[in-house]
Amino acid sequence: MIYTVTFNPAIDYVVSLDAFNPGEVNRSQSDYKEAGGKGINVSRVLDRFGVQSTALGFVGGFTGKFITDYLTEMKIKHDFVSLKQDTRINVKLKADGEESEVNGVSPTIDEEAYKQFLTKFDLLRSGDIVVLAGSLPSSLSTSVYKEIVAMLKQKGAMTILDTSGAPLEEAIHASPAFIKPNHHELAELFDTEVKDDQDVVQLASRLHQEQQIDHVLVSMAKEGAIYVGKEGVMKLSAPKGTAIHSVGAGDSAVAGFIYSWQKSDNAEEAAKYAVAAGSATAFSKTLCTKEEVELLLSQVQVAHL
Ligand SMILES: Nc1ncnc2c1ncn2[C@@H]1O[C@H](COP(=O)(O)OP(=O)(O)O)[C@@H](O)[C@H]1O
Ligand SMILES: O=P(O)(O)OC[C@H]1O[C@](O)(COP(=O)(O)O)[C@@H](O)[C@@H]1O
Repeated sequence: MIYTVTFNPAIDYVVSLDAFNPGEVNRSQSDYKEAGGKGINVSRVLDRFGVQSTALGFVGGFTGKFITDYLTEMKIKHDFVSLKQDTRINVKLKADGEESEVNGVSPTIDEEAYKQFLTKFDLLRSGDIVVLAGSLPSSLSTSVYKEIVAMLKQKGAMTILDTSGAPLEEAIHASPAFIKPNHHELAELFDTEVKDDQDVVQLASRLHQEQQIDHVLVSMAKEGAIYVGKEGVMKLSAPKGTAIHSVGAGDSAVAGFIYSWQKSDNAEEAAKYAVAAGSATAFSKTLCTKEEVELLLSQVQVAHL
């Protein structure tokens, strides 16, 4: 079974206009709303690949209901803890040829709600995959991911972590099986600059060796990704294309890795699929489909470093 965990889901409100003029009334040319947040997006992409998962986490208010209704309609299983406050709304603004984001304020998760959430793992079985993804609301300790990774590993689960900042910095010490920082998050993690592929390889190798993280996939947007892990070190080029909407590209890469890993048990195949899935999402209006990913797969070149 695959579980995805989103502590901080969101309605992604995607607004497009030719030009954004600050201080003036701007009217969108088109807009739409999607159920977002990193774990939820992983569940949505897995669903598009024909793989079932259960989305866990916290939702609240009318915005939370939008998310559960959305998933129910797509027949994606979910089992969220209900909060009193509203789930946030994240604005994704596409204007002047650029994408900007304003991510909203998170609802509070109190101790009671957190305890309730932990009971969702009572049925977890050895070999299950758990994806922990996205930011943590400020009401929670930044050590939450570290504690959950340690607890899940004891139960024999494969832990996949996609987060940034202090929660990532702490959780790497619990050795999750897979992490997918982008190159900015990697640089932030080591409080340094990442200037070239060599820097990425050096830092990712430290995560693999010193923290015993089996698979480190560093995504680099249109530059593709670098994999450092059990199956060596490789650079994967991204397919060429026009980026339309890159929100969710990272989440698609995570879903792509899991999907292919489950089938092949081969990290090179999985990393290739991850890159193709990320690019397929970047090249489309919303999250990728399996057909879109498979059309791009042969364009992902792998160079062993
Ligand atoms: N402009 C782009 N062109 C081609 N592929 C892209 C582009 N942006 C993202 N991708 C694909 O999506 C993956 C994840 O994107 P990235 O932006 O690095 O992640 P995140 O959204 O987590 O920051 C990349 O490894 C790449 O395969
Ligand atoms: O939890 P965070 O870090 O605020 O990120 C949430 C946002 O990230 C997304 O999951 C997209 O993530 P990626 O573009 O990294 O794949 C959005 O759906 C959501 O609005």
